[in-house]
Amino acid sequence: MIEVCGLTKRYGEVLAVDDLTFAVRPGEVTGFLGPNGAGKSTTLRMILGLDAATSGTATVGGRPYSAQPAPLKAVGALLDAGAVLPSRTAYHHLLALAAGNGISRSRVAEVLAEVGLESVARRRAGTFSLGMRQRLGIAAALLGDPPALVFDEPLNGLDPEGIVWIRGLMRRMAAEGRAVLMSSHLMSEMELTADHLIVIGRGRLIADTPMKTFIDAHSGREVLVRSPQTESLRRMLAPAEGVRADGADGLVVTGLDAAEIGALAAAGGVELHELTPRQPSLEQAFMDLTRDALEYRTATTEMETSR
Ligand SMILES: Nc1ncnc2c1ncn2[C@@H]1O[C@H](COP(=O)(O)OP(=O)(O)OP(=O)(O)O)[C@@H](O)[C@H]1O
Repeated sequence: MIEVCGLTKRYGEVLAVDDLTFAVRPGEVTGFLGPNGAGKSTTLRMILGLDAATSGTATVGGRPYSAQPAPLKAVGALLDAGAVLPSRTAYHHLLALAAGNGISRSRVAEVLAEVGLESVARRRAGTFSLGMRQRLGIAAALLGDPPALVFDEPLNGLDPEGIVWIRGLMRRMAAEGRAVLMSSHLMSEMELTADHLIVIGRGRLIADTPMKTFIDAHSGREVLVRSPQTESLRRMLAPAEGVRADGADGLVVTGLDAAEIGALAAAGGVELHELTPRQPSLEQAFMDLTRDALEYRTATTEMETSR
């Protein structure tokens, strides 16, 4: 179990992490979400003893990272896939880590096979693609067979096959009873991978809930309706909470379900070509919840979120 209690980090004027408390339970993948600059990496760095907290605590299995006798056996982490000596081979990189943590040589071969790098194990890491370095970082995280895993943006640089592989790996690690904490900006992938979500904004906790509860609570139900008579249809949809255009012949409706829209259209004699309830997505729920917490907003996201 990873536990964060009252964790705070100040960099001069910037309060990067602000009194954060949450737990990452074993047997689940917990997604760690927040807009750019929300404090995710800083939190993960404090859990891994790479940054000192201004106040509060972060522990894994009840101990702070600095008090772990064999850190790689307590928690595996992928923070920065570039953090490998370019002149070292993948095999020697892992062997050096294993030696420092009392981990056997045979385990190095096992994790190389696990991440699919066996055939390039004797190549220098400096020649690796970003995706291969990402896999090497994951091999290092798994080396100590730890009960807790922390991944910061593990999908960076991975091709579609690699992304599906990570999803399977995370799910399997959780099914084996490990506590898995993972940050990613890829919402569609997070939705498929995580059971539970911790969402932060401007360093503060804004949600700590199961995935399904989060999506249900924070995204409005929408129905897409297409008709060659959108203007007449729009008039009939006066009882809806919201109606916005979607292309030339479409309207996206909130506050009415598909049956209600169908009945209104039928009563008004309007022809429909499509009537589709839209599945609420994590992406939409996340955008709705964090709109106020965005530290940096581009003109584009401003336009998109206000549509
Ligand atoms: N070493 C540092 N010195 C000063 N400020 C820092 C330092 N590291 C992070 N910060 C600031 O702390 C805040 C949180 O940054 P952090 O990298 O933790 O966010 P994040 O949620 O990981 O963002 P992203 O999604 O962009 O990676 C930001 O305002 C950042 O500028």
